[in-house]
Amino acid sequence: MNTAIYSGPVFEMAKQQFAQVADHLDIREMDRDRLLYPKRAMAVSCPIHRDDGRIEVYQGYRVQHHLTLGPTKGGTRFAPSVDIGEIAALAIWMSWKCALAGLPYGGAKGGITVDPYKLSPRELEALSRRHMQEMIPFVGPHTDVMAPDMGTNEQVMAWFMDTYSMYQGQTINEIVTGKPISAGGTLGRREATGRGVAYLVGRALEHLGIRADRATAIVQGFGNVGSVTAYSLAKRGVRIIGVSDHTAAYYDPAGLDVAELQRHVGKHGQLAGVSAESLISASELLVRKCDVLVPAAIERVITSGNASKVKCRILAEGANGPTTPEADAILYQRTDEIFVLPDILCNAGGVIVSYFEWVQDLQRLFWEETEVFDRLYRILERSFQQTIARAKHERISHRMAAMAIGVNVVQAAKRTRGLFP
Ligand SMILES: NC(=O)C1=CN([C@@H]2O[C@H](COP(=O)(O)OP(=O)(O)OC[C@H]3O[C@@H](n4cnc5c(N)ncnc54)[C@H](OP(=O)(O)O)[C@@H]3O)[C@@H](O)[C@H]2O)C=CC1
Ligand SMILES: O=C(O)CCC(=O)C(=O)O
Repeated sequence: MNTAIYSGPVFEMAKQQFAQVADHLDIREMDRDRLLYPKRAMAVSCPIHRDDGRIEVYQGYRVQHHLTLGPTKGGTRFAPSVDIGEIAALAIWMSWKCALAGLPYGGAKGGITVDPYKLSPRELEALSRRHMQEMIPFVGPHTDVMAPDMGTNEQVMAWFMDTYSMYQGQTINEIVTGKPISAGGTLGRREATGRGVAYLVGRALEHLGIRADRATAIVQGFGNVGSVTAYSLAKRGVRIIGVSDHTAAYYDPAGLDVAELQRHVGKHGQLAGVSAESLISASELLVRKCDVLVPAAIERVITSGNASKVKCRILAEGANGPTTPEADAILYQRTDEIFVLPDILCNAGGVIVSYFEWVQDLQRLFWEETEVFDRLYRILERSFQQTIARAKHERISHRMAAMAIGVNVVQAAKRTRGLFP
C-alpha cells in the first residue's frame, strides 16, 4: 500500500506508537495496515474574499480513520501547522480514545491551514462556512460528526451546523458537537475536557497518596483545555504555580490567580501583559518542580531533550500527542517517579461529552448538567481503572495499556464484522 501522503513528525509518532502496541499485542503484520491507515482522507480548497477584496484560498482536510463501530468523531483544528499527516495522526488517536472510553465511534479529525487569529470575524465566518460546505458530501450525523479543537470554538460549530442545515433544508443539530446551548449544544461541553483532566488528576493524586490541597500544578496552554484544567484544579485546592500560552509563561511558587488570568485572556486574547515579575522562559516552565504538569497546547513538547529533566509526579496530557516516543521511553524508565495520564485517557472528557451532546440532539431530549458530569466521571473512572490495571498486569506503560485497550476494541469489532480472517 502506498502511504506516502501521510508523513511528517506527528504522523510518524502515531505510526511508531501503533507499531509498539501491535508488537505487544502480537498483531499479525498483514492486519496492521488495515488498523492503522485511515479509511478516507479529504483535501479541499476553501476560497474566501478577504476584507481587502482579495480572494485567498485555504487548504482544508478531514481524515476519517475507521467506520467499523459507528460514525467517525473528532474535532476541527484551525492552525498554521495543519497538514494531512498531522490530521491523520490526530484521527488515529481519536479512534483509540473513543474505543478506550467505549464510545460507538471511529476517529476523525479535520482542519484548515490558517492562523484564525489573523482573520477578521467576517473572514473567519466565511472560511468556516466554506469549509463545511466543501465537506457536506463526506460528513453527516451517521457518517462523521465534527467538534471543536485548537483554534475553533462554539461559534465556529454554530456556523458549521447552520451551513449544513441550510443545505439540507432543515435544522440538523447532530451534525456537530461543541455547539452553543442555544444551537442545540449540551450543558458542560465547553468545560468537559478540562474538568475531565482535573478529575483524572484528582484520581492520580489519590492513587499516589498526595493531598490535592498540598499539590502544585503547572499548565502549558491557556485555551479551552488549559484554562479550564487550571481553574478546575484550583477549585480542587491545587496551587497553580505556572501557566503559559505562546505569548508568555509565568511561574510563581506562591500561586497564580487563575480567575484573574482568565479575565485577562478574555479581555486581551493572550497571557502577555499579566505580570512582569513572574515571567519565565517557556522551556524552563516545563522542567520546574511541581506535582502535576499539564501540557495542554500542542504536540511534541515533552521530548528526548527534556524528559529526563521534568520534575513532576503526574504528567497529565491535556493536549493530543504532547510526548514523543523517545520521551516516552525515558518516562517509562522513570515509572516510579512519574505517573503518566496518557492523552487518549486524560483528555477524553471532551469527546465523551460530545457523545452525550450527539445522543441528546438525536433524541431531542436534554439533560441536567449534573447528569452530564455524573456520566462523564463514571466513564473516566472506568477507563482509569482499566488502564492502570492493565499496565500493572502486563508491566507496560499507561500509554501502552490505554492504547492496547483501544486497539483491541477496534480489532475485535473488525473481526466480528468479518474484516479480518
Ligand atoms: N478542545 C477540546 O475539547 C479538546 C482539545 N484537545 C487538545 O488540547 C490541546 C489544546 O486544545 P484547545 O485548548 O482546544 O485549543 P485552544 O485553541 O483553545 O488553545 C490552545 C492554547 O495553546 C496555546 N499554545 C499554542 N502554541 C503554544 C506553545 N508553543 N506554547 C505554549 N502554548 C501554546 C495557545 O496559546 P496562544 O493563544 O497564545 O496561541 C492557547 O492558549 C490540543 O492538543 C487539542 O487537540 C484534546 C481533547 C479535546
Ligand atoms: O469532541 C469531540 O468530538 C472531539 C474532541 C477532540 O477533537 C479530541 O478529543 O481531540
